[in-house]
Formats: sequence, C-alpha cells, structure tokens
Amino acid sequence: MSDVLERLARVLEARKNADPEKSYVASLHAKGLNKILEKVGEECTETLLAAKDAERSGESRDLVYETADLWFHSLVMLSHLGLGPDDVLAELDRRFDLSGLEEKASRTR
Ligand SMILES: N=c1c2ncn([C@@H]3O[C@H](COP(=O)(O)OP(=O)(O)OP(=O)(O)O)[C@@H](O)[C@H]3O)c2ncn1[C@@H]1O[C@H](COP(=O)(O)O)[C@@H](O)[C@H]1O
Repeated sequence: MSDVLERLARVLEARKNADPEKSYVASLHAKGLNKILEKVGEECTETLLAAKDAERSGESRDLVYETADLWFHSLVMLSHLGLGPDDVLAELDRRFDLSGLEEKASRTR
C-alpha cells in the first residue's frame, strides 16, 4: 500500500502555520472547524451523488475524484483537531484483528 496518507499528513501539519493567502489548507484552518466541517459535509453529499451516477452509468471516474475530495477534507478535519490518518488506520487495524479474519485466511492457505 502506498505511503501517500503519511506524506499528505506531513504536508497538512506544515500548512497549519502557512499563509492562508497562499495555501488552501491554511485558509481552511484559519476559517476554523465549522468551515472544515461544512466542506466535509459538501464532499460527502457529492460522493453520494457520484456513487448513484456510477451505478447508473457504469463510469466510476467521478466517484473516485469525489471520494478523494472527501478523504482529503476528512484528513484536514483530523489535523485541525490534532489527529491524523494513523489514528484511524490503528482503529481499522484493531477491528480487523478483532474479527480474526487474518487468522481464518491463513488457516485456509
Ligand atoms: N489533495 C488536495 C486537495 N483535494 C482537493 N483540494 C481542494 O479542495 C477544494 C475542493 O472544494 P470545492 O470542489 O468545493 O472547490 P471550491 O469551490 O474552490 O471550494 P470552496 O471555495 O467552497 O472552499 C478545491 O479548492 C481543491 O483544490 C485540495 N487541496 C490540496 N490538496 C493537497 O494538499 C496539499 C496542500 O495544499 P495547499 O494548502 O493548497 O498548499 C497539496 O499539495 C495537495 O497535496
């Protein structure tokens, strides 16, 4: 799996102290949590609409694009609150371990 989340998280962290006139991420931090949540909500709605379109048309490019926007703005939200992708990945990892799926898969190999 790519390390893009880690690299992006480092950039987002650095943008907390950047000039809001020069950086989109810094401008979101400067506007505050409500603006960031508004963007997460917008991108969520756009993702749902793109998923319905993808089902109808069989074309998934817009869905991938909107999902990237949603993930990106979710990462900005986490960063604003002192969290990062590692926190979410650790939670997913914990749930995966709990499910025992990995162990079951290795038994059938
Ligand atoms: N991955 C992204 C990324 N994805 C989406 N966006 C921006 O998110 C916005 C999407 O919101 P909309 O589609 O609603 O566009 P908009 O109407 O311009 O937005 P608003 O005026 O409503 O806020 C656009 O301005 C996109 O440019 C991103 N902006 C930045 N990044 C990454 O963040 C890094 C830092 O960005 P800067 O802070 O701009 O340097 C970059 O190097 C990129 O890697």
